[in-house]
Amino acid sequence: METKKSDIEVGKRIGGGRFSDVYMCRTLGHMNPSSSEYALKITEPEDELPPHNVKNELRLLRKLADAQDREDKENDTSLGKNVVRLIAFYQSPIEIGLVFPFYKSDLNGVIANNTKVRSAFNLQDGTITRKRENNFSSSQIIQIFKGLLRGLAFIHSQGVIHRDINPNNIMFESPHELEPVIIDFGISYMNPDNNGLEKPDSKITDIATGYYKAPELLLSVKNYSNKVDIWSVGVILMLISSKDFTTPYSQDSAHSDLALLASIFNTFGSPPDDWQEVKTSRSYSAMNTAFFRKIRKSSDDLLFKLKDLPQCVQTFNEMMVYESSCRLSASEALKRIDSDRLQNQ
Ligand SMILES: Nc1ncnc2c1ncn2[C@@H]1O[C@H](COP(=O)(O)OP(=O)(O)OP(=O)(O)O)[C@@H](O)[C@H]1O
Repeated sequence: METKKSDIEVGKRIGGGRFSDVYMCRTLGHMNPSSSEYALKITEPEDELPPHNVKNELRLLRKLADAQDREDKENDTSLGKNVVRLIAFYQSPIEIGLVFPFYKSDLNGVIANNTKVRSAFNLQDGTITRKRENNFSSSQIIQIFKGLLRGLAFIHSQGVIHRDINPNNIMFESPHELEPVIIDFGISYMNPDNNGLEKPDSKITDIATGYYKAPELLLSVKNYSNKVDIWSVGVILMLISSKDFTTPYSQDSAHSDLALLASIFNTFGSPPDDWQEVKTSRSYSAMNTAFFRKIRKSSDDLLFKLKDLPQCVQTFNEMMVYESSCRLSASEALKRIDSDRLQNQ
């Protein structure tokens, strides 16, 4: 799997984050000839700040790729297909390059492709307003939801917490193909201590992106678990099941932890008095009384497009609970949905 940079023909830049650049690429030499388009993610370890760590990302991707190879050999009903597979990598004194299959769209692109825009004429002031409408069918939403749960079940079975599940890190072969693939393990955590970088009870809490952060992270719970990923998938489910591809959260919540916590309480109701994992959180005891008691919004509103699928709504309800040890795991959630034979609806 290790290769040389000279084996790779680098094309145009297609993306990147704070510490990396992603390019289209073609591979020369011995690499898999079945597909001609790949994505190459280049990171300079010297530039990175924790929790970003490309050396750790590489270690972790190699472990996942080994497990994906084993699944292939065993002809297992593959969970690994919903997780990006490392095809090759190179290391030089200044950079690490990771080669992946190329995906044409992320979840934002798929959402754009399934958005209907309606124009409404306002008789009173003569203006025209344009309204976005979610055009997904319930079975399409469930296909994406199940794919994400399968991907998480695979990642978690390997002792890995992704830590940044959000629409930018969910890719698809094309905007029309609804089998999701989870990418970007740049800030992921591998049990038991993230290769010596973070002890299990003092993990970095500045992880995940905006709306997709789990509530315990906002209260600085450092011994959190893979259930932070379950919460993120629940927020994604709210987004893709909404009337108009919005979440019930305030806009400020994307940038402010305090606003996000307020939005979470407004949406899922006030947390229970016996929320064990935040018992010792100083910020929680200081703020608890500062919030009015809130009632959990109806799941019919939160999952507008799935409201006629009670098993799915119930699964969501059991994923979105404050006490993270009580949240459903990915494999439990999958079993619940499969048992409802939703795929036939
Ligand atoms: N395999 C791929 N196929 C197509 N595009 C990709 C692929 N991998 C990454 N990208 C694009 O590059 C972007 C950045 O990739 P990635 O998230 O892995 O890097 P990052 O540095 O961790 O980014 P961030 O800091 O935003 O999390 C992705 O959001 C996506 O748009």
